Amino acid sequence: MHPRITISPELREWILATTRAGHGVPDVLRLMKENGYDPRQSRSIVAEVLKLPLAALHASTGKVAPQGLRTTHPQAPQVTVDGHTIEIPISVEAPALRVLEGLLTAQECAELIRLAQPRLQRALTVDTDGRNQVDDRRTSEGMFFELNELPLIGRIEHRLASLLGIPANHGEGLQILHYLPGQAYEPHFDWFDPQQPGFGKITAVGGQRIASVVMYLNTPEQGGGTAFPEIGLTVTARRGAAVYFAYETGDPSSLHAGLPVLRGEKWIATKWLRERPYRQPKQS
Ligand SMILES: O=C(O)CCC(=O)C(=O)O
Ligand SMILES: [Fe+2]
Repeated sequence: MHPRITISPELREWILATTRAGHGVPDVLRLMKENGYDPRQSRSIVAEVLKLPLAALHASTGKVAPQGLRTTHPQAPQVTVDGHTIEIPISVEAPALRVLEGLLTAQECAELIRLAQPRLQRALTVDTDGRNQVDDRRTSEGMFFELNELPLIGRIEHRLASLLGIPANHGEGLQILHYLPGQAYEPHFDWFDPQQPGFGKITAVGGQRIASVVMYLNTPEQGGGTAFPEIGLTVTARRGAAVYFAYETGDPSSLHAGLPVLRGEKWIATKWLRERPYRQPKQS
């Protein structure tokens, strides 16, 4: 499948002209970075324009494949774990992605929201100016549970571990996010870019992220799906369902976004998985 990336005619022409003039891919990527492009997106763009396999670009940029465990992608039509049956109505191969229906019960969703709510509100008071900036929003309306913090959290983590064939201690603490109308999560990758200066520090414990599970704790009245723009897929946010996707060596097709909530609100729980056991650093 060809990724659908929007590339302006000017950028396309510049990439072609630059390579025609004898510059290699690393030069093009460096120049794009200097001009403010996200290196991960630049690789997708250059691969698309030059009709190169992305793997070739990863090799040419010296990207090192993360070492460690990989998740097992659950297989359709359904998987039963811990006596709990999860339906898989949609599977995608690139990126490796599954829609998981009935991952959480309605009761578990309600309980997660109830437990998270007081901790979120404390954070929300900081954000009194009502600005809808993505970065602000992400910290002001989010909270983390510690790994296995409560029996409910431990049970969900065990279910995910069994479903994906990876020990629960490879997971970061469950993150809860709350979106209000108009709020969204801009397109991003969950994996860490090895070319970022902070990469070594972020991955010192647990290594690279290899997969994510975004669990919907309610059904927004309108909007709020999770979009995968490179493959033209939007997963509907529905209570108890989830989207699992894996990106292993940094798959650019895993680009995704939380679409704006148009009516109602949206609650999600996100689990990020690491290639090695992860211990959440104490938050000061
Ligand atoms: O809100 C969504 O649908 C996506 C959330 C997400 O991408 C994340 O938590 O990493
Ligand atoms: Fe994400």
